[in-house]
Amino acid sequence: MKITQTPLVILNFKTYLESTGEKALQLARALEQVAEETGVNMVAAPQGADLWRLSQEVKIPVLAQHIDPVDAGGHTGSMLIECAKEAGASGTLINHSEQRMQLADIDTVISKVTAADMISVVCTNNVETSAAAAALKPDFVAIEPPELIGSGIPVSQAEPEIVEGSVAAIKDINPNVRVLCGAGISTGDDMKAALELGSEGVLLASGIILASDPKQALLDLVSKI
Ligand SMILES: O=C[C@H](O)COP(=O)(O)O
Repeated sequence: MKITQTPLVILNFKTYLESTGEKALQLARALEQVAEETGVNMVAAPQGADLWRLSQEVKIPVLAQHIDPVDAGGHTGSMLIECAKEAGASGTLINHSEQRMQLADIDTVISKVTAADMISVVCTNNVETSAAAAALKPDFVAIEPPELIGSGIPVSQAEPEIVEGSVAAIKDINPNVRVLCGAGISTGDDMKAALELGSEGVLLASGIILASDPKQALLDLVSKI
């Protein structure tokens, strides 16, 4: 399932208990309902063990959180791209700040994802790494200053220059790469600001996953688009 429509919301389930197992399925269903009700493209990125179940149960795209730069064979504990694809993943996050990779490995995984006709979302931490990622031709770059992740302080309002600077640097290198931003995003105002800075969507987690009513939080998130 290719992601063509923006604005886009990618919810990274991380390893919160609130987004694990049965609760991962409930969260994915909330994403699906909000996508149907609002027309905004919603994507789930659950843990590897939840990929198969979610991809079978919901119609929205499902991404892996990480794929290892390995070929089939003896790599115990790794996530193989072929396995993620067979489990129903449409693509993967790459180089999330909680799962950093070396540049050559990012390049390897993007090549594998592209060859598998899947979606690559490379996470970066500043304007310079955003530019470097764009040169590797992923589908998306998601700019996320690590110090704001999980803080409740939205990057789109606290550090707008990093988002704007990344958009400019990425488009300068490869106008086909689409830009997302994340870290601390949770409200409609945060998402509106993100889009006004030139990004085409958001990558977020705690503001939705830890909300008392995640579906209502998602509806609020997209209410000002
Ligand atoms: O992948 C998501 C980002 O790390 C943002 O996380 P957060 O929304 O909890 O700040």
